[in-house]
Amino acid sequence: MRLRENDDGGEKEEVVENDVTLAQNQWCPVVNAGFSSPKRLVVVGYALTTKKIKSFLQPKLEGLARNKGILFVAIDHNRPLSDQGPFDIVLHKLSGKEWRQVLEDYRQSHPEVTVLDPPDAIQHLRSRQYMLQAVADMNLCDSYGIVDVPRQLVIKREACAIPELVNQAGLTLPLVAKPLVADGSAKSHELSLAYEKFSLQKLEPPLVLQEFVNHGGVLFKVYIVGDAIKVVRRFSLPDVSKWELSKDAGIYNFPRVSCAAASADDADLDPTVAELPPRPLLEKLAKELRWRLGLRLFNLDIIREYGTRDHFYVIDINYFPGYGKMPEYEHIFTDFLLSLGQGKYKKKSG
Ligand SMILES: O=P(O)(O)O[C@@H]1[C@@H](OP(=O)(O)O)[C@H](OP(=O)(O)O)[C@H](O)[C@H](OP(=O)(O)O)[C@H]1OP(=O)(O)O
Ligand SMILES: Nc1ncnc2c1ncn2[C@@H]1O[C@H](COP(=O)(O)OP(=O)(O)O)[C@@H](O)[C@H]1O
Ligand SMILES: [Mg+2]
Ligand SMILES: [Mg+2]
Repeated sequence: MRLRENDDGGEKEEVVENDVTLAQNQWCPVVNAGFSSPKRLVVVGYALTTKKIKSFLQPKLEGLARNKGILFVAIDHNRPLSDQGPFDIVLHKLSGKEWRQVLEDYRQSHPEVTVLDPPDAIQHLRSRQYMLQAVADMNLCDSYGIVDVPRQLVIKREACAIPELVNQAGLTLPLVAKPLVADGSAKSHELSLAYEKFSLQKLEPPLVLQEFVNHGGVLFKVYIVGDAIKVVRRFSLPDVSKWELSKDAGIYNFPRVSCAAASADDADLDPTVAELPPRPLLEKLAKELRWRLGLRLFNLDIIREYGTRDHFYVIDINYFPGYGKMPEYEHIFTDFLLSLGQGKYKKKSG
């Protein structure tokens, strides 16, 4: 194992190395409804951090995958990617310009391999300035509800200009300040809630100032794996009352809210707050975003504006999120990988 520095120099992440070379077109006996029939293996090369391997590649997933004829193989960063495999699918979540280039070159030279997902498409989610643009462009509004994004302002430099810029943009307090870059570092998850605009001068740009939307303290995590969608409830930041807003002049820092937040699925909640967003609305949103973002593995943080039944806001989009917390992810993910692998095989032989 060794450490690899990411784009911004500071953060380091662990890269797991393994030395596995596969024979061409491996076949394996797959146990299927009591019969043992030879099927071609779907080989998935993975390049993930140690943290991600632990949370995602759990024994249950690997076991189920093996039964379905899917083999996970760690990518060795000391050897050219083209010398490894052959892979049907490359699953990855590592940062760094160098790694992105390796993947891009590999995609060009191996169009037969599905790279989940394309580095350029992932890169788009790295900036909170552009992350929600696709949702805003969709203007989704139908009989099931409205899907919006909060109004926001990008501050690239000079924190002292913030009060004036907030005035000009006509943003309403309170505001959530989020680091502009969402690169997975601990710092990129350090957010602040400001009750008045002058306190924002203390923060360090580049950042995004986003209107805080009261939502009853519950957030919906919408996990997407190809065509599959799963929604879970999480506790979120509490609402801010007008009284609090008029009394409080401070700014509050909160590190990594959603990760630390407990599941709210079994909590005794106000039903108007807890009701999941309508399935048809989520289906439409997910389908359109898969296409607009060019991604198949992501999740959305969605909130419902307090006091409304059907006014939703997307506040965050994450590439290859913590699927280990998604119910039944083992089945959903293996079915997805299988459909990709078999689809490719069918195309070749058809
Ligand atoms: O650590 P986990 O398992 O909670 O997953 C994180 C996600 O949590 P979630 O599934 O949304 O609750 C997390 O989602 P949030 O941004 O916290 O909403 C991110 O996707 C995070 O990746 P990164 O740090 O932004 O690169 C994810 O971190 P990585 O596992 O990709 O490092
Ligand atoms: N505009 C907003 N209105 C209300 N709550 C918000 C808003 N933006 C963020 N939050 C709260 O802050 C948390 C973290 O913000 P998010 O944008 O998801 O950052 P991260 O990428 O670190 O998860 C959310 O899960 C939610 O609880
Ligand atoms: Mg989030
Ligand atoms: Mg995020």
